[in-house]
Amino acid sequence: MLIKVAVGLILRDEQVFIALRHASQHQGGLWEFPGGKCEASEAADVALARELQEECGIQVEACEHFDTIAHDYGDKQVELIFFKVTDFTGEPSGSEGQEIRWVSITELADYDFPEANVPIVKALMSDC
Ligand SMILES: Nc1nc2c([nH]c(=O)n2[C@@H]2O[C@H](COP(=O)(O)OP(=O)(O)OP(=O)(O)O)[C@@H](O)[C@H]2O)c(=O)[nH]1
Ligand SMILES: [Mg+2]
Repeated sequence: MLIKVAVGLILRDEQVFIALRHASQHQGGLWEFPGGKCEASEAADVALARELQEECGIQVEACEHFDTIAHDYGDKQVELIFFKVTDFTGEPSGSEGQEIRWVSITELADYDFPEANVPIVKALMSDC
């Protein structure tokens, strides 16, 4: 079964907000862009707003679709719907105790992300 996931590229001043996935999670120990699974029949942008409120405590005011990537991890098949979050209120935090960091887009290559994120990281880096 393909799991639909909404993911936010939270951008501010040439930096992007990343979080460390808990060791117990799928792809644990790797960095991620915050987000999570879409509920049944939930639109991806609605799921994005809900997940970023839950995980980072922010309210998405504006976002735009960036790219959609399907990836087969073997144990899980995911469709990641990436959005650029271009406006938000609140200060992003790790509401679920996750380690968080604002990193320069140029420094993203120094962080280990799940395999499905590789083209996204490349695209972001070539954008700037
Ligand atoms: N949030 C997020 N998930 C990602 C990224 N890249 C990636 O492959 N995934 C995969 O997307 C899937 C779902 O994401 P998630 O674990 O955040 O879902 P969730 O917040 O609903 O978590 P939960 O199952 O603990 O309730 C996971 O299998 C995860 O490995 C990413 O950059 N951000
Ligand atoms: Mg999540």
